Amino acid sequence: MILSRLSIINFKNIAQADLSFSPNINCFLGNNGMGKTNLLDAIYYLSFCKSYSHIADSQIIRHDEDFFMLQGYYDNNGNEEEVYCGMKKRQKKQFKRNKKEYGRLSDHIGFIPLVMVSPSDSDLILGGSDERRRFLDLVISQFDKNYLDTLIRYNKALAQRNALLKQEIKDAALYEIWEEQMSVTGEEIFKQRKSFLSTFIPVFQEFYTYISGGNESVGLSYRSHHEHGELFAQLAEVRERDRILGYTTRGSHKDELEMTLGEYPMKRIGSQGQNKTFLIALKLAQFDFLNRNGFTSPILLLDDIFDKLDSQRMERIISLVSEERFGQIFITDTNREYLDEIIRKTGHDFHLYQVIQGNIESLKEEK
Ligand SMILES: Nc1ncnc2c1ncn2[C@@H]1O[C@H](COP(=O)(O)OP(=O)(O)OP(=O)(O)O)[C@@H](O)[C@H]1O
Repeated sequence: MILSRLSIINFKNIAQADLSFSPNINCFLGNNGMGKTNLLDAIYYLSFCKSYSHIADSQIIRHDEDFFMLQGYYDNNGNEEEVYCGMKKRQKKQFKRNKKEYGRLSDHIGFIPLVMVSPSDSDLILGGSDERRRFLDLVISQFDKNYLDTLIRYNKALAQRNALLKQEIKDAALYEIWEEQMSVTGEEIFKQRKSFLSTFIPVFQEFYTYISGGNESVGLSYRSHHEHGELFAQLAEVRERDRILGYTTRGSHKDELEMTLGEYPMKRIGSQGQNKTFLIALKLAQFDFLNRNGFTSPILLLDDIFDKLDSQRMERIISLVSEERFGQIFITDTNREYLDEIIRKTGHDFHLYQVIQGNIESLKEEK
């Protein structure tokens, strides 16, 4: 999938922009706080119907304005696709594909596959287990629509069970209705996460080894209560304790993805550069997975990824992502000379833009 053109009005600090892009590498350069990440976020928004920064839609509208609008034109193997999103203050947003409004936004997710690597992703390694589950869910739901539905059903049943626990209800039959649903949907989620990780982990390790120059060994392992038998029986067993705690302590919502460097937890011993390499390898493996399972190559957004990386790792990443299989790429950076130099070495076409106070100006295309 190639984003050929993008129009933006009042999206964060970008008042207005009409841009056309290279099908290969697009670089956005500018000082801190100029709007480079905001531009990538606009591209992200058209894929996921929400901002990467997890902020409310109302905060996206440019200060002192009443609406925002995004319009992207994509080349989908020769067919043009138009994706539109508009929202007025205090009104519901409109999301359309080829001028037809979506009934459910979840129907759009996966249509424009996209992978973003951003500094805020460090939470994936350093944050709580919910961050890692969110990552798994995002990747799997991009290629499997049923997964998202199963997850929604699981979360509804979990919310119902938690409501019973909070009200200190004792009637076992009432719990069993939701526990049965959690068990069935949870088992499905477990199988999907496990199957996804069995193909994902070796690819992730291969990318890490390549970027780090082969000197470090990293691991990922999946832990779930589902490994210990049927969730239905486990939930009955812990019901009394959960009632005292007021929440559900067993199930897919407690799954963990353990990350290691050598024999130790990554989050405790990884240096900033190693954490960044780990993150980039995870995201490139995500890209590879979507590429193998989807119909069209995902768009890759690399936001400020070179900070804290030595020049060897930086060059290996650029040479990796400029391979044919990585399709269209959007990169932001603050240092023009350095990035320019490395990209030029790859011999691929690239397009440069300068971002100043929310204004995006195209510099000349280069080869
Ligand atoms: N709704 C909004 N209206 C106007 N400006 C906004 C809005 N939301 C964010 N901004 C502004 O956007 C700017 C941040 O832009 P962005 O994060 O894209 O910077 P950047 O170029 O990626 O910088 P860095 O190199 O530091 O990462 C800030 O100045 C912030 O005040």
